[in-house]
Amino acid sequence: MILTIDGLEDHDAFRDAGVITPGFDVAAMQDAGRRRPRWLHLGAGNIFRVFLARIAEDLIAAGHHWPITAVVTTDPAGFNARLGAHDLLTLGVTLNPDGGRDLRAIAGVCEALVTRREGDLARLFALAADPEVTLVSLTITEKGYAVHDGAGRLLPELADAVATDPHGYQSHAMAVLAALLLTRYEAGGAPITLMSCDNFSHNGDRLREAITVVARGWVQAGSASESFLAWLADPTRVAFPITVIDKITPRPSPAVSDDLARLGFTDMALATRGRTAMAGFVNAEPTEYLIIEDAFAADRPPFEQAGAHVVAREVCDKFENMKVTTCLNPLHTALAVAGCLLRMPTIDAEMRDPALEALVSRLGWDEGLPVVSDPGVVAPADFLTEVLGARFTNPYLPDDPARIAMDTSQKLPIRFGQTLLRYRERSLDLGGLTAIPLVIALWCRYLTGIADDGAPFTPSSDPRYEELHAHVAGLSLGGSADAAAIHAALRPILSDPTLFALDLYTTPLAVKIETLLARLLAGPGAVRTTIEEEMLP
Ligand SMILES: NC(=O)c1ccc[n+]([C@@H]2O[C@H](COP(=O)([O-])OP(=O)(O)OC[C@H]3O[C@@H](n4cnc5c(N)ncnc54)[C@H](O)[C@@H]3O)[C@@H](O)[C@H]2O)c1
Ligand SMILES: O=P(O)(O)OC[C@@H](O)[C@@H](O)[C@H](O)[C@H](O)CO
Repeated sequence: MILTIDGLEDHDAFRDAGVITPGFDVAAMQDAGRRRPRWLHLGAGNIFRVFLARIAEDLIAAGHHWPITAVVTTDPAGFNARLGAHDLLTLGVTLNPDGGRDLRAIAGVCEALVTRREGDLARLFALAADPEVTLVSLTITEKGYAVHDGAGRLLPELADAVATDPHGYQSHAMAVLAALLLTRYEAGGAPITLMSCDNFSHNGDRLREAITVVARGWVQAGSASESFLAWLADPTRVAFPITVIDKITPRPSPAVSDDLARLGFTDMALATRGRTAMAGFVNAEPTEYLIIEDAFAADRPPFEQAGAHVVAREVCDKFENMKVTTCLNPLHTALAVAGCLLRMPTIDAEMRDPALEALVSRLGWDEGLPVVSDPGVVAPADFLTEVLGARFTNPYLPDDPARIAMDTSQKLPIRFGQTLLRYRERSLDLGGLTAIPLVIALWCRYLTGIADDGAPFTPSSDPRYEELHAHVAGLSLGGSADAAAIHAALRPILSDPTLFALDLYTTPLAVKIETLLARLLAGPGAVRTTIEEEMLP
Protein backbone atom coordinates (compact mmCIF):
# COMPACT_ATOMS: atom_id res chain seq x y z
CA MET A 1 0.00 0.00 0.00
CA ILE A 2 1.38 3.42 -0.89
CA LEU A 3 0.14 6.95 -0.28
CA THR A 4 -0.17 8.45 -3.75
CA ILE A 5 -3.14 9.35 -5.93
CA ASP A 6 -2.83 6.02 -7.76
CA GLY A 7 -2.21 4.24 -4.47
CA LEU A 8 -5.57 5.46 -3.14
CA GLU A 9 -7.19 3.35 -5.87
CA ASP A 10 -6.42 0.31 -3.72
CA HIS A 11 -9.66 0.96 -1.87
CA ASP A 12 -9.78 -2.41 -0.13
CA ALA A 13 -6.31 -2.07 1.32
CA PHE A 14 -7.02 1.42 2.68
CA ARG A 15 -10.37 0.31 4.07
CA ASP A 16 -8.88 -2.80 5.69
CA ALA A 17 -6.14 -0.66 7.26
CA GLY A 18 -8.82 1.66 8.66
CA VAL A 19 -7.60 4.72 6.73
CA ILE A 20 -10.21 7.36 5.92
CA THR A 21 -9.65 8.55 2.37
CA PRO A 22 -10.73 11.83 0.72
CA GLY A 23 -14.38 12.01 -0.25
CA PHE A 24 -13.53 13.54 -3.63
CA ASP A 25 -11.38 12.86 -6.68
CA VAL A 26 -7.94 14.11 -5.56
CA ALA A 27 -6.50 14.46 -9.07
CA ALA A 28 -9.53 16.52 -10.15
CA MET A 29 -9.25 18.69 -7.04
CA GLN A 30 -5.55 19.33 -7.70
CA ASP A 31 -6.27 20.14 -11.32
CA ALA A 32 -9.02 22.58 -10.32
CA GLY A 33 -6.69 24.11 -7.74
CA ARG A 34 -3.94 24.67 -10.30
CA ARG A 35 -6.44 26.28 -12.67
CA ARG A 36 -7.96 28.49 -9.97
CA PRO A 37 -5.57 28.98 -7.07
CA ARG A 38 -6.80 30.89 -4.03
CA TRP A 39 -4.70 30.06 -0.96
CA LEU A 40 -0.90 29.98 -0.76
CA HIS A 41 1.01 28.51 2.18
CA LEU A 42 4.67 28.87 3.20
CA GLY A 43 6.22 26.23 5.49
CA ALA A 44 4.59 22.93 4.55
CA GLY A 45 5.84 21.14 7.67
CA ASN A 46 4.11 18.85 10.13
CA ILE A 47 1.50 21.14 11.71
CA PHE A 48 0.49 22.47 8.31
CA ARG A 49 0.05 19.00 6.85
CA VAL A 50 -2.01 17.62 9.72
CA PHE A 51 -4.07 20.71 10.53
CA LEU A 52 -4.33 23.44 7.89
CA ALA A 53 -4.26 20.99 4.98
CA ARG A 54 -6.96 18.99 6.73
CA ILE A 55 -9.08 22.11 7.17
CA ALA A 56 -8.71 22.77 3.44
CA GLU A 57 -9.73 19.19 2.70
CA ASP A 58 -12.80 19.45 4.93
CA LEU A 59 -13.83 22.65 3.17
CA ILE A 60 -13.24 21.19 -0.29
CA ALA A 61 -15.28 18.13 0.66
CA ALA A 62 -18.09 20.50 1.73
CA GLY A 63 -18.02 22.17 -1.68
CA HIS A 64 -15.83 25.20 -0.99
CA HIS A 65 -13.01 25.84 -3.43
CA TRP A 66 -10.06 26.50 -1.09
CA PRO A 67 -7.25 24.12 -2.15
CA ILE A 68 -3.77 25.11 -1.00
CA THR A 69 -0.73 25.90 -3.14
CA ALA A 70 2.37 25.08 -1.06
CA VAL A 71 5.27 27.49 -1.54
CA VAL A 72 8.69 26.05 -0.72
CA THR A 73 11.43 28.62 -0.01
CA THR A 74 13.78 26.38 1.97
CA ASP A 75 14.71 22.69 2.03
CA PRO A 76 13.15 21.39 -1.20
CA ALA A 77 14.59 17.93 -0.45
CA GLY A 78 12.72 17.86 2.86
CA PHE A 79 9.58 18.92 1.07
CA ASN A 80 9.99 16.05 -1.39
CA ALA A 81 10.43 13.51 1.39
CA ARG A 82 7.30 14.70 3.13
CA LEU A 83 4.84 15.70 0.41
CA GLY A 84 6.44 15.48 -3.03
CA ALA A 85 6.83 11.71 -2.90
CA HIS A 86 3.13 11.34 -2.06
CA ASP A 87 1.44 13.46 -4.71
CA LEU A 88 1.01 16.14 -2.00
CA LEU A 89 -0.98 13.80 0.26
CA THR A 90 -0.23 13.27 3.95
CA LEU A 91 -1.14 10.35 6.16
CA GLY A 92 -2.49 11.89 9.36
CA VAL A 93 -2.08 9.62 12.40
CA THR A 94 -4.04 10.74 15.44
CA LEU A 95 -2.65 9.21 18.63
CA ASN A 96 -5.47 9.06 21.14
CA PRO A 97 -4.78 8.90 24.90
CA ASP A 98 -6.59 5.53 25.12
CA GLY A 99 -4.15 3.97 22.65
CA GLY A 100 -6.55 4.11 19.71
CA ARG A 101 -5.41 5.58 16.43
CA ASP A 102 -7.28 7.36 13.67
CA LEU A 103 -5.70 7.28 10.23
CA ARG A 104 -6.63 9.66 7.48
CA ALA A 105 -5.23 10.43 4.03
CA ILE A 106 -5.23 14.22 3.93
CA ALA A 107 -5.62 15.92 0.56
CA GLY A 108 -5.90 19.69 0.91
CA VAL A 109 -2.84 20.59 -1.19
CA CYS A 110 -3.22 21.04 -4.94
CA GLU A 111 0.19 22.24 -6.10
CA ALA A 112 3.73 22.92 -4.88
CA LEU A 113 5.91 25.78 -6.07
CA VAL A 114 9.60 25.58 -5.21
CA THR A 115 11.04 29.10 -5.42
CA ARG A 116 14.46 27.80 -6.44
CA ARG A 117 12.92 26.28 -9.60
CA GLU A 118 12.73 28.90 -12.31
CA GLY A 119 9.37 27.93 -13.80
CA ASP A 120 7.82 27.65 -10.37
CA LEU A 121 9.16 31.06 -9.36
CA ALA A 122 7.63 32.73 -12.40
CA ARG A 123 4.31 31.03 -11.67
CA LEU A 124 4.45 32.12 -8.04
CA PHE A 125 4.90 35.75 -9.06
CA ALA A 126 2.03 35.37 -11.53
CA LEU A 127 -0.18 34.04 -8.71
CA ALA A 128 0.79 37.02 -6.57
CA ALA A 129 -0.84 39.28 -9.14
CA ASP A 130 -4.01 37.15 -9.36
CA PRO A 131 -6.94 38.87 -7.55
CA GLU A 132 -8.51 35.46 -6.88
CA VAL A 133 -5.57 34.51 -4.69
CA THR A 134 -6.64 36.16 -1.46
CA LEU A 135 -4.94 34.26 1.37
CA VAL A 136 -1.32 33.45 2.23
CA SER A 137 -0.74 31.46 5.41
CA LEU A 138 2.54 30.59 7.11
CA THR A 139 3.99 27.99 9.49
CA ILE A 140 7.71 28.62 8.99
CA THR A 141 8.77 28.70 12.68
CA GLU A 142 9.47 31.88 14.60
CA LYS A 143 13.01 32.43 13.42
CA GLY A 144 11.76 32.77 9.84
CA TYR A 145 10.43 36.21 10.82
CA ALA A 146 13.79 37.56 12.00
CA VAL A 147 14.96 40.43 9.83
CA HIS A 148 17.56 41.97 12.17
CA ASP A 149 20.55 40.51 13.98
CA GLY A 150 21.15 40.88 17.74
CA ALA A 151 22.69 44.32 17.15
CA GLY A 152 19.63 45.57 15.27
CA ARG A 153 21.25 45.45 11.83
CA LEU A 154 19.42 44.09 8.81
CA LEU A 155 20.41 40.43 8.32
CA PRO A 156 23.12 40.14 5.61
CA GLU A 157 20.81 38.01 3.43
CA LEU A 158 18.18 40.75 3.53
CA ALA A 159 20.73 43.54 3.02
CA ASP A 160 21.67 41.70 -0.19
CA ALA A 161 17.97 41.30 -1.05
CA VAL A 162 17.14 44.99 -0.77
CA ALA A 163 20.16 45.81 -2.92
CA THR A 164 18.76 43.72 -5.79
CA ASP A 165 15.63 43.73 -7.94
CA PRO A 166 12.63 42.48 -5.90
CA HIS A 167 10.91 40.97 -8.91
CA GLY A 168 11.74 37.28 -8.89
CA TYR A 169 13.37 37.28 -5.44
CA GLN A 170 13.40 33.68 -4.14
CA SER A 171 15.08 33.12 -0.80
CA HIS A 172 14.30 34.67 2.63
CA ALA A 173 10.58 34.17 3.36
CA MET A 174 9.98 37.76 4.52
CA ALA A 175 11.58 39.16 1.36
CA VAL A 176 9.74 36.65 -0.84
CA LEU A 177 6.47 37.86 0.67
CA ALA A 178 7.44 41.53 0.33
CA ALA A 179 8.36 40.93 -3.31
CA LEU A 180 5.10 39.08 -3.99
CA LEU A 181 3.14 41.91 -2.40
CA LEU A 182 5.01 44.47 -4.50
CA THR A 183 4.07 42.49 -7.61
CA ARG A 184 0.45 42.44 -6.48
CA TYR A 185 0.49 46.15 -5.78
CA GLU A 186 1.95 46.89 -9.21
CA ALA A 187 -0.73 44.67 -10.78
CA GLY A 188 -3.55 46.76 -9.30
CA GLY A 189 -3.31 45.93 -5.62
CA ALA A 190 -6.24 43.54 -5.13
CA PRO A 191 -6.80 43.01 -1.38
CA ILE A 192 -5.13 40.05 0.28
CA THR A 193 -4.69 38.54 3.76
CA LEU A 194 -1.43 37.20 5.16
CA MET A 195 -2.12 34.86 8.06
CA SER A 196 0.74 33.75 10.28
CA CYS A 197 0.04 30.52 12.15
CA ASP A 198 3.38 30.39 13.88
CA ASN A 199 3.43 29.97 17.58
CA PHE A 200 4.31 33.33 19.06
CA SER A 201 2.59 36.38 20.42
CA HIS A 202 0.89 38.71 17.95
CA ASN A 203 2.24 36.77 15.02
CA GLY A 204 0.32 38.86 12.46
CA ASP A 205 1.73 42.12 13.80
CA ARG A 206 5.24 40.74 13.64
CA LEU A 207 4.68 39.49 10.10
CA ARG A 208 3.55 42.93 9.00
CA GLU A 209 6.58 44.57 10.65
CA ALA A 210 9.06 42.13 9.11
CA ILE A 211 7.65 42.50 5.61
CA THR A 212 7.51 46.27 5.99
CA VAL A 213 11.21 46.40 6.94
CA VAL A 214 12.10 44.71 3.65
CA ALA A 215 9.60 46.77 1.67
CA ARG A 216 11.03 49.97 3.12
CA GLY A 217 14.49 48.80 2.07
CA TRP A 218 13.29 48.49 -1.51
CA VAL A 219 11.62 51.90 -1.35
CA GLN A 220 14.87 53.44 -0.07
CA ALA A 221 16.81 51.66 -2.84
CA GLY A 222 14.41 53.09 -5.41
CA SER A 223 13.01 49.67 -6.40
CA ALA A 224 9.51 50.42 -5.08
CA SER A 225 7.43 53.55 -4.67
CA GLU A 226 6.42 55.20 -1.40
CA SER A 227 2.79 54.50 -2.26
CA PHE A 228 3.55 50.77 -2.02
CA LEU A 229 4.28 51.30 1.68
CA ALA A 230 0.99 53.14 2.15
CA TRP A 231 -0.89 50.26 0.45
CA LEU A 232 0.92 47.74 2.63
CA ALA A 233 -0.03 49.67 5.77
CA ASP A 234 -3.73 49.78 4.87
CA PRO A 235 -5.52 46.88 6.63
CA THR A 236 -8.38 47.01 4.13
CA ARG A 237 -5.83 46.20 1.40
CA VAL A 238 -3.35 43.94 3.17
CA ALA A 239 -4.54 42.31 6.38
CA PHE A 240 -2.39 40.50 8.93
CA PRO A 241 -4.75 38.82 11.41
CA ILE A 242 -3.23 37.37 14.55
CA THR A 243 -3.86 33.68 15.17
CA VAL A 244 -3.25 30.96 17.72
CA ILE A 245 -2.79 27.38 16.56
CA ASP A 246 -2.72 24.55 19.04
CA LYS A 247 -2.17 20.86 18.37
CA ILE A 248 0.80 18.98 19.77
CA THR A 249 2.47 17.55 16.71
CA PRO A 250 5.68 15.71 17.51
CA ARG A 251 8.16 14.74 14.84
CA PRO A 252 7.29 11.44 13.17
CA SER A 253 7.95 8.52 15.47
CA PRO A 254 9.87 5.38 14.47
CA ALA A 255 7.32 3.28 16.37
CA VAL A 256 4.44 4.74 14.36
CA SER A 257 6.43 4.22 11.16
CA ASP A 258 6.95 0.55 12.07
CA ASP A 259 3.26 0.12 12.86
CA LEU A 260 2.33 1.63 9.50
CA ALA A 261 4.68 -0.83 7.79
CA ARG A 262 2.95 -3.66 9.63
CA LEU A 263 -0.39 -2.29 8.40
CA GLY A 264 0.90 -2.66 4.84
CA PHE A 265 2.35 0.77 3.97
CA THR A 266 5.61 0.45 2.06
CA ASP A 267 6.35 4.19 1.87
CA MET A 268 6.11 5.40 5.48
CA ALA A 269 9.74 4.89 6.53
CA LEU A 270 11.50 7.80 8.21
CA ALA A 271 14.03 9.89 6.35
CA THR A 272 16.43 11.96 8.44
CA ARG A 273 17.91 15.31 7.58
CA GLY A 274 20.43 16.25 10.22
CA ARG A 275 18.65 15.50 13.48
CA THR A 276 15.20 16.01 11.98
CA ALA A 277 13.10 12.98 11.13
CA MET A 278 10.61 13.40 8.31
CA ALA A 279 8.05 11.08 6.79
CA GLY A 280 4.97 10.79 4.63
CA PHE A 281 2.87 10.67 7.79
CA VAL A 282 2.33 13.16 10.59
CA ASN A 283 1.54 11.96 14.10
CA ALA A 284 -0.38 14.28 16.39
CA GLU A 285 -2.70 14.42 19.35
CA PRO A 286 -6.48 14.67 18.83
CA THR A 287 -6.93 18.02 20.60
CA GLU A 288 -6.77 21.08 18.39
CA TYR A 289 -7.64 24.76 18.39
CA LEU A 290 -7.27 27.33 15.65
CA ILE A 291 -8.23 30.83 16.74
CA ILE A 292 -8.11 33.52 14.06
CA GLU A 293 -8.64 37.26 14.42
CA ASP A 294 -11.56 38.35 12.27
CA ALA A 295 -9.46 40.77 10.24
CA PHE A 296 -9.42 39.72 6.61
CA ALA A 297 -8.97 42.09 3.69
CA ALA A 298 -10.56 39.81 1.10
CA ASP A 299 -12.40 36.52 0.53
CA ARG A 300 -11.46 33.86 3.04
CA PRO A 301 -12.18 30.19 3.65
CA PRO A 302 -15.23 29.57 5.87
CA PHE A 303 -12.88 28.34 8.59
CA GLU A 304 -15.68 28.01 11.11
CA GLN A 305 -17.14 25.15 9.07
CA ALA A 306 -13.94 23.19 9.72
CA GLY A 307 -13.90 23.79 13.47
CA ALA A 308 -11.76 26.93 13.67
CA HIS A 309 -12.83 30.05 15.57
CA VAL A 310 -12.86 33.41 13.80
CA VAL A 311 -13.10 35.91 16.62
CA ALA A 312 -12.45 39.45 17.80
CA ARG A 313 -8.81 40.36 18.35
CA GLU A 314 -9.38 40.55 22.09
CA VAL A 315 -10.49 36.90 22.19
CA CYS A 316 -7.48 35.87 20.17
CA ASP A 317 -5.24 37.78 22.54
CA LYS A 318 -6.75 36.14 25.58
CA PHE A 319 -6.47 32.68 24.04
CA GLU A 320 -2.86 33.37 23.18
CA ASN A 321 -2.10 34.56 26.70
CA MET A 322 -3.66 31.38 28.00
CA LYS A 323 -1.94 28.99 25.61
CA VAL A 324 1.39 30.54 24.67
CA THR A 325 2.32 32.52 27.78
CA THR A 326 0.83 30.63 30.73
CA CYS A 327 -0.95 27.29 30.45
CA LEU A 328 0.78 25.26 27.72
CA ASN A 329 3.95 26.51 26.06
CA PRO A 330 5.84 27.69 29.18
CA LEU A 331 5.13 24.30 30.73
CA HIS A 332 6.42 22.65 27.57
CA THR A 333 9.64 24.67 27.71
CA ALA A 334 10.10 23.75 31.38
CA LEU A 335 9.79 20.05 30.51
CA ALA A 336 12.01 20.53 27.46
CA VAL A 337 15.04 21.97 29.23
CA ALA A 338 14.64 19.76 32.31
CA GLY A 339 14.06 16.75 30.07
CA CYS A 340 17.24 17.37 28.08
CA LEU A 341 19.31 17.79 31.26
CA LEU A 342 17.81 14.67 32.84
CA ARG A 343 17.88 12.76 29.53
CA MET A 344 14.17 12.00 29.72
CA PRO A 345 12.88 10.28 26.57
CA THR A 346 9.45 11.88 26.22
CA ILE A 347 7.16 14.52 27.67
CA ASP A 348 4.71 11.94 29.01
CA ALA A 349 7.56 10.16 30.82
CA GLU A 350 8.41 13.47 32.45
CA MET A 351 4.82 13.88 33.56
CA ARG A 352 5.12 10.57 35.45
CA ASP A 353 8.07 12.06 37.38
CA PRO A 354 6.59 13.64 40.55
CA ALA A 355 9.11 16.49 40.74
CA LEU A 356 8.67 17.50 37.12
CA GLU A 357 4.92 17.15 37.32
CA ALA A 358 4.98 19.40 40.40
CA LEU A 359 7.12 21.94 38.54
CA VAL A 360 4.68 22.33 35.64
CA SER A 361 1.63 22.21 37.91
CA ARG A 362 3.04 25.07 39.95
CA LEU A 363 3.96 26.97 36.80
CA GLY A 364 0.44 26.66 35.44
CA TRP A 365 -1.84 26.74 38.47
CA ASP A 366 0.08 29.01 40.84
CA GLU A 367 2.14 31.31 38.63
CA GLY A 368 0.36 31.41 35.26
CA LEU A 369 -3.36 31.32 36.01
CA PRO A 370 -3.35 34.48 38.18
CA VAL A 371 -2.55 36.58 35.10
CA VAL A 372 -4.85 34.88 32.57
CA SER A 373 -8.22 36.16 31.45
CA ASP A 374 -10.89 33.84 30.12
CA PRO A 375 -11.01 33.85 26.30
CA GLY A 376 -14.49 32.34 26.33
CA VAL A 377 -13.63 29.63 23.81
CA VAL A 378 -12.54 27.39 26.68
CA ALA A 379 -12.13 28.28 30.35
CA PRO A 380 -8.46 28.57 31.39
CA ALA A 381 -8.86 26.11 34.28
CA ASP A 382 -10.40 23.53 31.92
CA PHE A 383 -7.68 24.15 29.35
CA LEU A 384 -4.93 23.69 31.96
CA THR A 385 -6.62 20.60 33.39
CA GLU A 386 -6.66 19.06 29.92
CA VAL A 387 -3.04 20.04 29.23
CA LEU A 388 -1.76 18.50 32.47
CA GLY A 389 -4.17 15.61 32.79
CA ALA A 390 -4.68 14.39 29.23
CA ARG A 391 -2.43 16.06 26.67
CA PHE A 392 1.08 16.07 28.19
CA THR A 393 0.36 12.73 29.86
CA ASN A 394 -0.79 11.01 26.65
CA PRO A 395 1.41 7.89 26.74
CA TYR A 396 0.90 7.28 23.04
CA LEU A 397 2.20 10.69 21.93
CA PRO A 398 5.97 10.33 21.64
CA ASP A 399 7.05 13.95 22.04
CA ASP A 400 10.76 14.54 22.45
CA PRO A 401 11.96 17.26 24.88
CA ALA A 402 14.66 18.17 22.34
CA ARG A 403 12.02 19.16 19.76
CA ILE A 404 10.52 21.63 22.17
CA ALA A 405 13.94 22.90 23.33
CA MET A 406 14.67 24.09 19.79
CA ASP A 407 15.11 27.89 19.58
CA THR A 408 14.39 28.36 23.29
CA SER A 409 16.19 31.73 23.27
CA GLN A 410 13.58 32.98 20.80
CA LYS A 411 10.65 31.72 22.85
CA LEU A 412 11.54 32.91 26.36
CA PRO A 413 10.32 36.51 26.03
CA ILE A 414 6.90 35.26 25.05
CA ARG A 415 6.63 32.12 27.15
CA PHE A 416 7.90 33.73 30.38
CA GLY A 417 8.54 37.43 29.76
CA GLN A 418 4.88 38.26 29.17
CA THR A 419 3.86 36.77 32.50
CA LEU A 420 6.63 38.67 34.29
CA LEU A 421 5.53 41.91 32.65
CA ARG A 422 1.95 41.27 33.74
CA TYR A 423 3.07 40.60 37.32
CA ARG A 424 4.91 43.90 37.30
CA GLU A 425 2.05 45.86 35.70
CA ARG A 426 -0.38 44.50 38.27
CA SER A 427 2.05 44.97 41.19
CA LEU A 428 1.94 41.25 41.93
CA ASP A 429 4.76 39.73 43.95
CA LEU A 430 7.55 38.72 41.54
CA GLY A 431 9.67 37.74 44.54
CA GLY A 432 7.13 35.06 45.46
CA LEU A 433 7.63 33.14 42.21
CA THR A 434 9.48 29.84 42.49
CA ALA A 435 8.77 27.79 39.36
CA ILE A 436 9.57 30.51 36.78
CA PRO A 437 13.01 31.34 38.24
CA LEU A 438 13.77 27.64 38.51
CA VAL A 439 12.96 27.12 34.81
CA ILE A 440 15.15 30.07 33.84
CA ALA A 441 17.97 28.72 36.01
CA LEU A 442 17.52 25.29 34.40
CA TRP A 443 17.81 26.91 30.98
CA CYS A 444 21.05 28.65 32.05
CA ARG A 445 22.26 25.25 33.26
CA TYR A 446 21.16 23.78 29.89
CA LEU A 447 23.33 26.39 28.15
CA THR A 448 26.45 24.76 29.64
CA GLY A 449 25.80 21.77 27.35
CA ILE A 450 26.42 19.33 30.22
CA ALA A 451 23.62 17.00 31.30
CA ASP A 452 22.84 16.18 34.92
CA ASP A 453 24.91 12.99 34.66
CA GLY A 454 27.99 15.13 34.05
CA ALA A 455 28.41 14.17 30.38
CA PRO A 456 27.76 16.49 27.42
CA PHE A 457 24.44 16.38 25.59
CA THR A 458 23.67 17.74 22.13
CA PRO A 459 21.70 20.97 22.52
CA SER A 460 18.83 21.59 20.12
CA SER A 461 19.43 24.12 17.39
CA ASP A 462 19.01 27.72 18.50
CA PRO A 463 20.26 30.80 16.67
CA ARG A 464 21.74 32.23 19.91
CA TYR A 465 23.07 29.06 21.47
CA GLU A 466 26.77 29.64 20.72
CA GLU A 467 26.69 33.24 21.92
CA LEU A 468 24.85 32.34 25.14
CA HIS A 469 26.86 29.17 25.75
CA ALA A 470 30.03 31.30 25.66
CA HIS A 471 28.85 33.21 28.74
CA VAL A 472 28.43 30.09 30.88
CA ALA A 473 31.06 27.84 29.29
CA GLY A 474 33.55 28.65 32.07
CA LEU A 475 31.22 27.42 34.83
CA SER A 476 32.25 23.88 35.55
CA LEU A 477 30.24 21.24 37.33
CA GLY A 478 31.35 20.44 40.84
CA GLY A 479 31.15 23.59 42.86
CA SER A 480 34.24 25.43 41.62
CA ALA A 481 32.18 28.42 40.43
CA ASP A 482 31.71 30.97 43.19
CA ALA A 483 28.91 33.51 43.40
CA ALA A 484 31.00 36.20 41.67
CA ALA A 485 31.77 33.91 38.71
CA ILE A 486 28.10 32.96 38.40
CA HIS A 487 27.07 36.60 38.55
CA ALA A 488 29.63 37.52 35.86
CA ALA A 489 28.40 34.69 33.63
CA LEU A 490 24.69 35.39 34.09
CA ARG A 491 24.73 39.19 34.08
CA PRO A 492 24.71 39.50 30.23
CA ILE A 493 22.01 36.84 29.94
CA LEU A 494 19.58 37.82 32.69
CA SER A 495 19.83 41.54 31.93
CA ASP A 496 18.98 41.00 28.24
CA PRO A 497 15.40 42.21 27.56
CA THR A 498 15.43 40.44 24.19
CA LEU A 499 15.49 37.20 26.19
CA PHE A 500 13.05 37.93 29.01
CA ALA A 501 11.15 41.02 27.85
CA LEU A 502 12.73 42.90 30.78
CA ASP A 503 16.02 43.16 32.64
CA LEU A 504 15.69 40.53 35.35
CA TYR A 505 18.10 42.53 37.53
CA THR A 506 15.31 45.08 37.94
CA THR A 507 13.33 42.31 39.69
CA PRO A 508 14.08 40.03 42.64
CA LEU A 509 14.38 37.13 40.19
CA ALA A 510 17.97 37.56 39.00
CA VAL A 511 19.51 36.95 42.43
CA LYS A 512 17.23 33.96 42.92
CA ILE A 513 18.28 32.51 39.56
CA GLU A 514 21.97 33.01 40.31
CA THR A 515 21.55 31.14 43.62
CA LEU A 516 19.60 28.36 41.93
CA LEU A 517 22.24 28.00 39.22
CA ALA A 518 24.96 27.59 41.85
CA ARG A 519 22.94 24.68 43.27
CA LEU A 520 22.26 23.20 39.83
CA LEU A 521 26.02 23.20 39.17
CA ALA A 522 26.95 21.56 42.47
CA GLY A 523 27.82 18.28 40.76
CA PRO A 524 26.29 15.35 38.85
CA GLY A 525 22.74 14.79 40.07
CA ALA A 526 22.35 18.38 41.28
CA VAL A 527 19.66 19.17 38.74
CA ARG A 528 17.41 16.42 40.00
CA THR A 529 18.14 17.21 43.65
CA THR A 530 17.44 20.92 43.19
CA ILE A 531 14.15 20.36 41.36
CA GLU A 532 13.03 17.92 44.03
CA GLU A 533 14.07 20.21 46.90
CA GLU A 534 12.30 23.17 45.30
CA MET A 535 9.15 21.45 44.09
CA LEU A 536 8.60 18.59 46.57
CA PRO A 537 9.50 20.26 49.86
N1 LIG B 1 4.48 20.99 16.11
C1 LIG B 1 3.60 21.53 16.95
O1 LIG B 1 3.23 20.92 17.97
C2 LIG B 1 3.06 22.90 16.69
C3 LIG B 1 1.84 23.26 17.26
C4 LIG B 1 1.37 24.56 17.09
C5 LIG B 1 2.12 25.46 16.38
N2 LIG B 1 3.29 25.06 15.82
C6 LIG B 1 4.06 26.07 15.10
O2 LIG B 1 4.08 25.77 13.72
C7 LIG B 1 5.36 26.10 13.19
C8 LIG B 1 5.89 24.92 12.42
O3 LIG B 1 6.01 23.82 13.27
P1 LIG B 1 6.13 22.36 12.68
O4 LIG B 1 6.03 21.44 13.83
O5 LIG B 1 5.23 22.18 11.54
O6 LIG B 1 7.64 22.39 12.18
P2 LIG B 1 8.27 21.68 10.90
O7 LIG B 1 9.74 21.74 11.11
O8 LIG B 1 7.64 20.37 10.65
O9 LIG B 1 7.85 22.64 9.71
C9 LIG B 1 8.42 23.88 9.50
C10 LIG B 1 8.36 24.18 8.02
O10 LIG B 1 8.85 25.50 7.80
C11 LIG B 1 9.92 25.47 6.89
N3 LIG B 1 10.87 26.47 7.36
C12 LIG B 1 11.70 26.39 8.42
N4 LIG B 1 12.40 27.52 8.56
C13 LIG B 1 12.00 28.33 7.55
C14 LIG B 1 12.36 29.63 7.16
N5 LIG B 1 13.30 30.32 7.81
N6 LIG B 1 11.75 30.17 6.08
C15 LIG B 1 10.81 29.47 5.41
N7 LIG B 1 10.43 28.21 5.73
C16 LIG B 1 11.01 27.66 6.80
C17 LIG B 1 10.49 24.06 6.93
O11 LIG B 1 11.13 23.74 5.71
C18 LIG B 1 9.22 23.26 7.18
O12 LIG B 1 8.55 23.02 5.98
C19 LIG B 1 6.21 26.55 14.36
O13 LIG B 1 6.21 27.94 14.45
C20 LIG B 1 5.50 26.02 15.54
O14 LIG B 1 5.66 26.78 16.68
C21 LIG B 1 3.78 23.81 15.95
O1 LIG C 1 6.59 24.74 18.06
P1 LIG C 1 7.54 25.52 18.92
O2 LIG C 1 8.94 25.18 18.56
O3 LIG C 1 7.24 26.97 18.98
O4 LIG C 1 7.32 24.99 20.39
C1 LIG C 1 7.42 23.64 20.72
C2 LIG C 1 6.13 23.16 21.36
O5 LIG C 1 5.95 23.81 22.60
C3 LIG C 1 4.94 23.45 20.48
O6 LIG C 1 5.17 22.98 19.19
C4 LIG C 1 3.66 22.81 21.02
O7 LIG C 1 3.66 21.45 20.74
C5 LIG C 1 2.48 23.47 20.40
O8 LIG C 1 2.52 24.86 20.63
C6 LIG C 1 1.17 22.89 20.85
O9 LIG C 1 0.15 23.55 20.20
